[in-house]
Amino acid sequence: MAKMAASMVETGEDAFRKMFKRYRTKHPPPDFSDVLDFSTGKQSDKIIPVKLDKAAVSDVEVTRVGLQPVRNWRAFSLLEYPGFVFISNPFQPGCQAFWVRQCLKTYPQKPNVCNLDMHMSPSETQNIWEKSVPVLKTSPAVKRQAKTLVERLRWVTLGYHYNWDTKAYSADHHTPFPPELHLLSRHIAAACGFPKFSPEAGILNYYHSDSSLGIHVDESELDHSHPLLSLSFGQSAIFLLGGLCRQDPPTAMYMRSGDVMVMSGQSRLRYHAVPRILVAPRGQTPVEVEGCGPTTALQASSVVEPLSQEDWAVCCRYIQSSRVNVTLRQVLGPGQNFPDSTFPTPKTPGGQEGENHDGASGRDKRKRSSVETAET
Ligand SMILES: O=C(O)CCC(=O)C(=O)O
Ligand SMILES: [Fe+2]
Repeated sequence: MAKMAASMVETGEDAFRKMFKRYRTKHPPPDFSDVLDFSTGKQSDKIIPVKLDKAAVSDVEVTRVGLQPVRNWRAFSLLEYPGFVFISNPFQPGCQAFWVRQCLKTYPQKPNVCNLDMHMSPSETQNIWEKSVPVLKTSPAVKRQAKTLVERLRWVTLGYHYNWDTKAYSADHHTPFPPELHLLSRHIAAACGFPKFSPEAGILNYYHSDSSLGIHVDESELDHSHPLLSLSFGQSAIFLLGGLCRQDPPTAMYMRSGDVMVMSGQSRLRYHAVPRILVAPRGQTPVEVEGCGPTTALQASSVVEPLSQEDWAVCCRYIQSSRVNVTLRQVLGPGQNFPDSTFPTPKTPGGQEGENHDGASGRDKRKRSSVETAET
């Protein structure tokens, strides 16, 4: 009886919040049978195929960034969600490892900004990777008290650095955007019909087994005509995609390693959340199974490089229980500048409102971290 009630689509003010709590509940585990799974091709009358622009990016170009030729991508949308595109892992076998390493080793480095910078000195947050590796290389059987800096990462910002306090980007807090990530996202966007997309800001969210991301809309970018791209690596998650109103009931879907999501057009400002990370039994991570080398030979001009044994071992260890999500955002419209005051003006009523898994403070109201973790 209780199960039946839980699987019914609810409407009304609390529909999203209830669904969030439902998927977050550990005991008893929720019924996952309503969660859409784009990877299996399991039929659902909600899922519709999407036609990509196969000529927008050549095979050579996509291969350089570790993607399969666009004609091989499996892209979908959802009925009544125009502008939403889900691409089921378009990466070449063996190439996700490179992007995982970038997220763990390269992007947390200065001049990028991370959550640790909020309460640690610049010298303490230098060489996060190098300081963590000796500990992460030790046997998992060795019990240790303190988490390494890599394990304490919650977010990293790139390009125009998102300010979690003002909820704004500003002209004076900008560092160069990683060129290889720029290229990867430009190719994905072009295949989805956005040849002019040029990411100017990136937010990396690091999730552990108990982490969640509250209900929110990404509306701090000044121009919403550009798509928002999302790339996921490591453990799977339940992603909830709602409507343009906070109370619209969401659709639940699995987001697995390598999956790419595009929120554009009428879906650019939809509410969304990540209530749960699904940690696979040890040894089952697809990225681990694939290994760290592309199955086809790398071109001389490839931006994807094979990983050293040590980097691969540490990345594997990390993603055995964690997930990294990268969102890519174009902040400004053509010829647009930041307004003099960087303080945002509320746009949609309640538009910035969110909630963490306790239903308490909003995601964008959190000062130090976008991802809420129940762990200590
Ligand atoms: O982790 C995810 O899948 C979503 C991330 C997100 O919504 C965000 O960073 O704004
Ligand atoms: Fe978001």
